[in-house]
Amino acid sequence: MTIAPAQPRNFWKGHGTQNDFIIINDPGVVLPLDSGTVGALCDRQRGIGADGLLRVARAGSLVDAGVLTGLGEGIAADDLFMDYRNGDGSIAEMCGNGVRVFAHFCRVSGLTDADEFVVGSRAGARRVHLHSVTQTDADVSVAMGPVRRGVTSSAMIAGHAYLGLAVDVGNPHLACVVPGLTHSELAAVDFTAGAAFDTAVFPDGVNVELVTEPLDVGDSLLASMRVIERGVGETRSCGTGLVAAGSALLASVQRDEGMLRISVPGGRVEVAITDGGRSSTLRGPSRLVARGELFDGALG
Ligand SMILES: N[C@@H](CCC[C@H](N)C(=O)O)C(=O)O
Repeated sequence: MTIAPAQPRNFWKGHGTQNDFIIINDPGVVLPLDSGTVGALCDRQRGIGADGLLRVARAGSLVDAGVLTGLGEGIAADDLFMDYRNGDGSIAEMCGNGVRVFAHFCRVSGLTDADEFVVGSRAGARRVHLHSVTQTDADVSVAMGPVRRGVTSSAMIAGHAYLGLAVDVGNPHLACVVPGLTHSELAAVDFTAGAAFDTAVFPDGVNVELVTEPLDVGDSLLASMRVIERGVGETRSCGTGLVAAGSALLASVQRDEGMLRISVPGGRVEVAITDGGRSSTLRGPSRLVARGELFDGALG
């Protein structure tokens, strides 16, 4: 790949609970984000290395460039839009950890001076609120929208079938709350071969979460989760997956709404599912760790 001088060269790197992203501000929407380029940039041997890539541009500019076919509900042309790509170069509708890192980047790089604003995504408008922010660290809440429960389905992981609930958070999930699974048993499950799932239920692929049973501590439910992401493999956290897991955890105790604190290998977040699942909030950290420059011909 050649980065021509007219194209953006600067990138930032950040993560949300160790789900890590390359961030590229591309206001003119000139960077060729074909899957080969994104895959090379996210590759941990050949490239910078990341679970995904966040292109930053105004929604209207992405429409003008033909990257988006329309603005999407609740999104204005001037809104900042998270053009999200998985590490394999595929496009996903939404990324819950990514949107916190995206908001943090927009705030510290001066693209906005607001602590509350709308971020556009392919799943729709997502309002973000930065509770605290420094150059490197932020504490961010995201209104994640409705959480839609679907059918029961199963996934095979390391030769074992796990039963779960299909949950749509703008992107597809199969959240498997596993009766009796301890935190250390969850940590020991071999995720290296990925998950096999029912393609009739998930024709566009799915993110699969394994979750321990909830522990009710009064004000919230506690649990642990691991995830195999569509388009990436195992990641150390998945924000949309945490909201999907929250819904499945509540379903496992016959509830439609509530507060949850869920641990993942990369940290812990808070999830609130409200109004019977018609709205949800994800709160967690963002950390920006580096910025750098792409060299001509360095990738590929
Ligand atoms: N890591 C993300 C989810 C990214 C998209 C996902 N892999 C998909 O293809 O749906 C998150 O934090 O939500």
